[in-house]
Amino acid sequence: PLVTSKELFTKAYANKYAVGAFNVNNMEIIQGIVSAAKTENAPLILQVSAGARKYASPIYLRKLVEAAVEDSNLPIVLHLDHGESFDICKQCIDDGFTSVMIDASHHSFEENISITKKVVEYAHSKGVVVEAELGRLAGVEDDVQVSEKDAIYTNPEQAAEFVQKTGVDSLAIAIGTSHGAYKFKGEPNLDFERLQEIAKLLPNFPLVLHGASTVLPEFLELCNQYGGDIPGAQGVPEEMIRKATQFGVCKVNIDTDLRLAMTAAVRKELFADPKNFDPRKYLAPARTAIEEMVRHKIVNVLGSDNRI
Ligand SMILES: O=C(COP(=O)(O)O)N(O)CCCCOP(=O)(O)O
Ligand SMILES: [Ca+2]
Ligand code: NA
Ligand SMILES: [Zn+2]
Repeated sequence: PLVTSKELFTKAYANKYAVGAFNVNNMEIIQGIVSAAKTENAPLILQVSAGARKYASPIYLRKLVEAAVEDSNLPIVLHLDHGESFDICKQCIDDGFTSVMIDASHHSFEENISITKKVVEYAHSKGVVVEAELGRLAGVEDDVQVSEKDAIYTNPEQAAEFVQKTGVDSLAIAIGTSHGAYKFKGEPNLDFERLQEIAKLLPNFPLVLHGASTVLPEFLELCNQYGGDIPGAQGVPEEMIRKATQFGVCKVNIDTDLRLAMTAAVRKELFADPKNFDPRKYLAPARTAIEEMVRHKIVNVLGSDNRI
């Protein structure tokens, strides 16, 4: 069934695992993710960004997720990723989303509180949960000065005040991750002291990690082997994601690793059979690559297998 993340996070927190939040943009991506979760008996968050709404149109995404729920019988959360305004959050809530993110982290602390509070009031009146963000995801050099870190990473005391004042259900934090395939210039590192401080001030409160893709080498190499040009890409090592799930992180956002898996499979297939022009011949392997990658994440990184 379509569910909110409330119970999923309560269970995840208590058992120190995280629920995968995978971005969806088309049928094959959804099918790959859902078949992986079905095989591993894992709860699932399917999340839709503004870009996905533009690409596929809201109704197609909604109906595809409805099909996934009906076909798989899994507990699935339909979540708006990086909602940019109260209006888009309201629109999605009215369209049947069970969870929304309001990302007002680029506003002032006070402004972020007031916008988030407004979304929480409306969402809770409809039985929908809310994720907000405090701090800024940024492409981080490993030599970021402490002062700069404090300027963009989540401040633990502010996080506690933010949650108390907004009533938000989960909080996306900034501890060194960033979106995309180029997350670190030097050695990858996350501010685990900061994470532990936040978790200490917000006991039993679900934290969310954005920018959590690893940029798996196997897919990066395949992409570059078959015509791709993605040099120097680097993500978060999987053991760091596993470690984060031990300190209150209950939701892990993954999009880039899906993109790389799909692109690698399509590139390889197009190279392998120059005579083929049936899209099913390169989209089916792409779907399988996604399925296998998501199974790996569920079992080896998130620990959300057999948690239904
Ligand atoms: O935290 C993440 C994903 O992090 P990742 O890049 O490490 O996978 N996300 O929230 C996914 C963001 C996707 C937005 O992209 P479009 O607007 O182009 O759809
Ligand atoms: Ca933000
Ligand atoms: Na989100
Ligand atoms: Zn994000």
